[in-house]
Amino acid sequence: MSMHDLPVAADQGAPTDGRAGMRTLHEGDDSLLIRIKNLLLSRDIRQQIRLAQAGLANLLMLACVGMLHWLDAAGATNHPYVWPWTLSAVGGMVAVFALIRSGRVMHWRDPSLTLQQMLYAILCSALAYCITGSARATVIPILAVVLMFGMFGMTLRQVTIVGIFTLMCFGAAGAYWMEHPHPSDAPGVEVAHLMIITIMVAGVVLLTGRLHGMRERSRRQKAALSTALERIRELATRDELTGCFNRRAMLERMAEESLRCVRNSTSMCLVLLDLDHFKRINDVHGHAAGDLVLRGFAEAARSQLRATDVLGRWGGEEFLLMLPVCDIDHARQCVTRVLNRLSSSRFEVGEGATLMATCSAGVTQCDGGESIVAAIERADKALYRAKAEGRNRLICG
Ligand SMILES: Nc1nc2c(ncn2[C@@H]2O[C@H](COP(=O)(O)OP(=O)(O)OP(=O)(O)O)[C@@H](O)[C@H]2O)c(=O)[nH]1
Repeated sequence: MSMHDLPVAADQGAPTDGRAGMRTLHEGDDSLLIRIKNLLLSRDIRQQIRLAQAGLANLLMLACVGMLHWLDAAGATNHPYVWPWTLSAVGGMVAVFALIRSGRVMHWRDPSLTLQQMLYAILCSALAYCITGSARATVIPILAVVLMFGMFGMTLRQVTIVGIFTLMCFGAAGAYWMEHPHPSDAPGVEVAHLMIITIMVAGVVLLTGRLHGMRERSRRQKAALSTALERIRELATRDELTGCFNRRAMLERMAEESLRCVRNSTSMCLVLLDLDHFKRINDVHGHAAGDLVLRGFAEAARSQLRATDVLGRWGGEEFLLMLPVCDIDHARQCVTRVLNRLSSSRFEVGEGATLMATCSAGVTQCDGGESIVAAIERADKALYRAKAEGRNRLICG
């Protein structure tokens, strides 16, 4: 039995043979390919992206090497320099690849070494320009591709550095050709080459600036969109006046908690709270004072609750409180605290006047698997009794 035929324990989502929860690997070629890929590009997804980018640059360099050797075979180059150039160009790019793969530059600001790769490729292009004689114009489109490489990954500052470096390298190469013109050069051809290169560099720097502007705009739009989404989510789940959950959000949370109760064999308590004689507050002090009391009630209640307790505005001046993992005795203690806190609060309703408010509560325990609707009905009946028995009290039902 080969190593690939060894049975291994089935992991998450892995296909099993259905007999004993085991599967047999027959991954011969695939696993070899994957191992080679992992060896070259590592298992880290970000490293893979960096190395794929460096690999692409290496392929571009190989294409340049092929072109240079083609020209060399055609007798269009300064022959003695072709192989030293080939070895240093390919060697340099492979060394950069190996450095990234080794992980030694992982802590650098740019572990992809994009700037370094670009500067090296530009230097190699300028040297290739020096040794390709009358065919040197073929290097210019290659330089354009090299410059475009950096437009997406580099900052505007880095692209400017690359642009200046390009002008310096090709300026020196151009000066060399002006000093030692090739016999077949048309008059003024070197100046034309330098003008094209300068226009290219300026174009790349300008386009990078625009790209960065667009990226910045889209980043701002994304941030604005997520703020708007957050606001929409807030509006969809919260009552604007009190900041409590709205009825729909409460129903969702109770359904979730009910499932948790079934799974964990626990129970929760539901409490209906209704402000006493609230209509009178509105009638005597005005609607704004009523709103103030509603907000004050929500604050008072929240101050007495645990972070896991959920308070929702059930409608009008009625609130629903869900106390997860709680029995009726603890619920009674909690609601008593809320009632006491509210009755001891004073609400400033303008012109130095203050008013106080009380509320009544119906408390019930809801065990796992029990209907939420039935539990709320029980709490409602208990609340009705609390009102009937004189208000500012709680009744358990
Ligand atoms: N200010 C204000 N009032 C509201 C709001 N929603 C409902 N109300 C008022 O709340 C009052 C509720 O009155 P009732 O249902 O008669 O109850 P109550 O006066 O509290 O009497 P009991 O519940 O029996 O103690 C009504 O006058 C509603 O207009 C609101 O958002 N703001």
